Amino acid sequence: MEQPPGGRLVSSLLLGPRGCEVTLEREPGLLRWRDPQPPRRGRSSGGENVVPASEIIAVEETEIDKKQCDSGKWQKMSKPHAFTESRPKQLLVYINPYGGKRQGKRIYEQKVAPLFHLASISTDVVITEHANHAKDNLFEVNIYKYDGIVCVGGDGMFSEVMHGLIGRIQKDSGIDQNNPKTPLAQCSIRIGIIPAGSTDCICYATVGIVDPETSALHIIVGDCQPLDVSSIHHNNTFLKYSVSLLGYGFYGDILRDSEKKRWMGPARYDFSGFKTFLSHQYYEGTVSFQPAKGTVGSPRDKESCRTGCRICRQTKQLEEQQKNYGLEHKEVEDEWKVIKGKFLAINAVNMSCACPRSPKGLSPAAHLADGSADLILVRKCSRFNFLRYLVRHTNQDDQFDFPFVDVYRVKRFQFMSKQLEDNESDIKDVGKKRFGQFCSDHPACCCNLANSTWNCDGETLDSSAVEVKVRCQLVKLFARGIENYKDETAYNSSSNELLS
Ligand SMILES: Nc1ncnc2c1ncn2[C@@H]1O[C@H](COP(=O)(O)OP(=O)(O)OP(=O)(O)O)[C@@H](O)[C@H]1O
Ligand SMILES: CCCCCCCCCCCCC/C=C/[C@@H](O)[C@H](CO)NC(C)=O
Ligand SMILES: [Ca+2]
Repeated sequence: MEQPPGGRLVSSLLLGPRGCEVTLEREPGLLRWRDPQPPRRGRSSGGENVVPASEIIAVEETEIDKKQCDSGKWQKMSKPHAFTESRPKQLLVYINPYGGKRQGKRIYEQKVAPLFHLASISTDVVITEHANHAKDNLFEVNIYKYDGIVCVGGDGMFSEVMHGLIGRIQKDSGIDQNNPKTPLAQCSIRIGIIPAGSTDCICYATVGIVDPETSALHIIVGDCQPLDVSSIHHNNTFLKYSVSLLGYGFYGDILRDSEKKRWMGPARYDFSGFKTFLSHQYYEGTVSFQPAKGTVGSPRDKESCRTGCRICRQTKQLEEQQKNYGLEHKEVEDEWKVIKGKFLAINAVNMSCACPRSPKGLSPAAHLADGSADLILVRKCSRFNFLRYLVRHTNQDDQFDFPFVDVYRVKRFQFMSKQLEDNESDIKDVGKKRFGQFCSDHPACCCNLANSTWNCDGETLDSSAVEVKVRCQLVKLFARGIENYKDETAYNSSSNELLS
């Protein structure tokens, strides 16, 4: 390449039989070329292609290059993957062969491994043999020799890997996860998700598409997206972590029913969803929460969390300022709001929970990394109204614009079912203890109000009474959040079109 003044390298690029001029600008590091024969229709970029150098996967020398290299004009790159410092070189990969449509192994071998090879990334691959294999393994291996952990599977598989990684880091840092007030050590080793599950909500909500190659490219270029994690406790005992949906009532019941139908694959959620909708079961209990004061946004905002999100950045800055002034424990004294009621669903989401079934998600304005969760309370209403609410998960209408739906942005919350409250406060009432809690609307009808189950990122929780605390940016993903369309057209490339 020749180097004219102004930090621009100019050369010729062969695209099949045709040649064109290609330039590499040092600042801001852009590779540009014009199609020798631009398509007549399509995007109005005038045939110009622009790719940030940070998104080039690999450079390979051709025979023509070799001659120039020998003549001393070219310097061979010693590390062909070394475009930016943040790119991973060594990854630990866990594949769930039974997730989703049981395609995890094929997806990895055919779509992902060739890209990792092209980018000179070396991998250690573990095909899991049972549930919790990946989680347990993360407590045994030397995780510190890897630049990232990749999971091939669905939300449940991601959850397993995340539990392994967070648990291992806390263990190595001597931190007890049981106390919800204890600060946790952040995980600097990034997690990559290759989607091969049934819902793949975490991948969709952090990348904007469920596509294994796009996710592989985000890993290769070393993208980094911090993610809030909720820790869930009961009586000062740690239960689980959650990053997407922590749902009681409707989503808990769907999960409980669908777990028995795993053989149906992803269709189990539709079947159990329909059955749960018809059952129209509501649950009584008390929700208490501390509203998120330090965050800049609100769940009713029209703006969604996107790549480089301003709200996530500002909230993190605010948190760091508070730490510097020694105010990080102030929230312990913040007021609690208490709501008693009959609920069809109690959903706490750390992110929008957008997925192919619900492209806006359960809370369209929730943020990936703002240190807060959106707590959605759907009170007892008619079946017809609940259906209207569910349908709004799939269209552009505001799903919070119903008198029976309330949404709050929170940092901490607690839930206790009425059954448990009564058992705790009324242990002398022998009749209740012996026969269980009856429906309070119809004391004589014997419709037993059993507890629901919590759906924690697609896994069930053992306790219905929970205490939840959001941990701001506890983990990091190989992702960049959902990109705005206008940013994509500026480069005339989506992640899918990264160059090789
Ligand atoms: N080899 C295995 N055999 C059985 N279960 C496994 C194995 N490996 C992982 N698992 C478990 O399978 C569960 C579900 O996997 P996964 O999330 O990949 O698929 P899914 O449930 O179909 O998708 P989604 O979570 O997106 O709805 C995980 O919780 C994981 O613990
Ligand atoms: C009559 C139309 C009704 C359509 C209702 C569509 C609503 C779909 C919303 C799905 C949200 C999923 C949130 C994510 C949950 C995951 O954590 C979990 C594990 O993968 N998946 C499920 C289904 O529980
Ligand atoms: Ca959040």
